[in-house]
Amino acid sequence: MIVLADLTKRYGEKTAVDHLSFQIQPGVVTGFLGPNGAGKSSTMRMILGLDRPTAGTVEIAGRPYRDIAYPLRTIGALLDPRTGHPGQSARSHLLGMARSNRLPSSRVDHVLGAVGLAEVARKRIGSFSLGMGQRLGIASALLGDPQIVMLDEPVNGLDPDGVVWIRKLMRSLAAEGRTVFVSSHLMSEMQETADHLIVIGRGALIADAPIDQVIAQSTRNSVKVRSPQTASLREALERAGMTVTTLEDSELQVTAGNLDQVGAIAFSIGAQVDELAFHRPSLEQAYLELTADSLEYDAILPRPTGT
Ligand SMILES: Nc1ncnc2c1ncn2[C@@H]1O[C@H](COP(=O)(O)OP(=O)(O)OP(=O)(O)O)[C@@H](O)[C@H]1O
Repeated sequence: MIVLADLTKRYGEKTAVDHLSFQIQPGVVTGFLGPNGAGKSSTMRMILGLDRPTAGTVEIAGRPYRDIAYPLRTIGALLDPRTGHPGQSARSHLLGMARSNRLPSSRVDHVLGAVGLAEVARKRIGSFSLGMGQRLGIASALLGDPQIVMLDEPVNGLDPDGVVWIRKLMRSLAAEGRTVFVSSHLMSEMQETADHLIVIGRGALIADAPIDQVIAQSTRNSVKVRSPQTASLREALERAGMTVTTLEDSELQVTAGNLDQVGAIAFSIGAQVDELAFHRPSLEQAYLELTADSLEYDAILPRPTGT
C-alpha cells in the first residue's frame, strides 16, 4: 500500500501538487490520470523519494522511502525509459542494480526473460529502441520482486503486442496481491486495465473511485429511445424533468433518467417503443468531463478585463 497525506510540492510560485491525500491499495490496478502538467510525475517522484515534498508525507508499505534498506525489494518503478548508461549492456546494468540491493544475479536473468529481452541481454542499452528501453525499465522495476510496482506511462513506445503484454503483466501482478500504480494518457488502455482511478487536475484530487463509479457518475450516461411518436414522448419526458435531445426524427437521447423511468413514461402516454437502450459513456468521455476545468492551458487564457 502507498499512503499520501496532505502531499504538497511547490516550485517557486507554482503549486505542482496541492494537498493530495489518498491510498493506493494492494490487489488492484490503480490508474493515475490527469491532464498534462497536472502533477502526476511530481507525485510519483515524491513517492520514490526523488523529490522532497514542500509539505505532507508519503509512506510505502508503512515507511517513508528513505527508511527502506533495500528499496527495490519493496517498490519497483518505471519513471524514465531511458535508464542506464548507453554503453552498458542490459544485463550489466541490471546486475549493478541487483548488487546494490543484495539480490541474487539469478533475478537478473529471470526478469530479462520475463520482459522478453533475454536475447539482447548483452547488447548495449544505447542501441535499444524506445520499446526495448521501456521493457528494460520494467525489468528493473520487477528485479526485486517488489510488492509495489509503479509505472509512469508504461505503454509509451510499445507496439500492439507490447501493449497487450504490459496489460496482462499489470493484471497478473495485481492478481498476486501486489499494489500496482500506473499513469497513462491512453484512456482506452486504462479502461481495459485499471480497477480503480485516481484523477488529479492542477495538483489537486478530482476523483478517487472504482472505474465503474467514475463512468457511472458521468452526465453522459443516457437512454436512447426509438419511437414513431417522438414529439409527444419528448414532451412527457421533459415534463418529468429529463433532458431530451432529438437525434433523428424517430430517435431521442434522454439524460437524467434511467431505462425503467423512460419505459414507464412511454407506456403511460401509450407511445410505441421500437428500441430502448442504455448508453454508457467511454472512460475518455467521463474523464474529459471530469477534468474540463483543470486543463493547464486554461491558466494562460486572457483574464476578463477589470479583474
Ligand atoms: N523542476 C520543476 N521546476 C519547476 N516547475 C516544475 C518542475 N517540475 C514540474 N514542474 C511544474 O509542475 C507542474 C506539474 O508537472 P508534472 O510533470 O508533475 O505534471 P504531469 O501530470 O506529470 O504532466 P505530464 O502529463 O505532461 O507528464 C507543471 O506545471 C510543471 O511545469
